[in-house]
Amino acid sequence: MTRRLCLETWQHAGPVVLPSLLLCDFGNLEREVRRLEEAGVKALHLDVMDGVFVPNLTYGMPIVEGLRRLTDMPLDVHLMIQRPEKYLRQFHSAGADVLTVHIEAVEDAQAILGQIRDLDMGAGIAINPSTPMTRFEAALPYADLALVMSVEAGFGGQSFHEIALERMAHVRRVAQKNLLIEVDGGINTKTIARASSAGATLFVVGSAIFGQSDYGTAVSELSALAKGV
Ligand SMILES: O=C(CO)[C@H](O)[C@H](O)COP(=O)(O)O
Repeated sequence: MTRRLCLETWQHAGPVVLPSLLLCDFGNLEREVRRLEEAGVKALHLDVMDGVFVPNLTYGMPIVEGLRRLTDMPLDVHLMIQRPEKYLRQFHSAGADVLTVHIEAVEDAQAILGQIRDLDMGAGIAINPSTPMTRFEAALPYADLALVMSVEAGFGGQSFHEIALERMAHVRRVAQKNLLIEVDGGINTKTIARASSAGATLFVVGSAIFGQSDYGTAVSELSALAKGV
């Protein structure tokens, strides 16, 4: 999907629930993708961790590439790695539609976001709850998506940090109108409505989907709460 098409779809789609595959069954990846499609999911969130930027290690391009062959859904790739600028082209070739880098991991955010856009991917910038907002805010004009982390990046199953709510509301006030706001960490039936009211339209969800036996019910409930239904 082209960058423009992917971003325009999300800008007009209303709330989008993106399952974080961090907590899926990697022994049955194709089955997991089919279950998510049947559950009405429209995009996937992929957590790439290097064991250096975060104290956890997951997967890289081969899994992104494998997922690209399994589905046409947009792949929203969240790089929790040092020196992400070294790998942008490879993630593009693997099939990423949106690539998000952490403000804590980059020196020149404007340049990297520009390189991601030049590769025809949506460009995202992420921030951890403990990081001051100054550099993140300065990078927003060059981004398509602001990923406000509501847990410190690294592990699924953590509790939602309330600071994300005021941060998203602030981003909504100061940033360009078409900037997408995504929230990630501790999103579940208790937190998603407040995250939506604060300005998020993209909701990354791990345990509140993969911890449930019926993905369809989990996704419908979360989507309804995000819509304020
Ligand atoms: O990026 C992440 C952690 O770094 C995960 O996407 C996130 O934590 C999702 O899991 P959960 O919904 O269980 O919090």
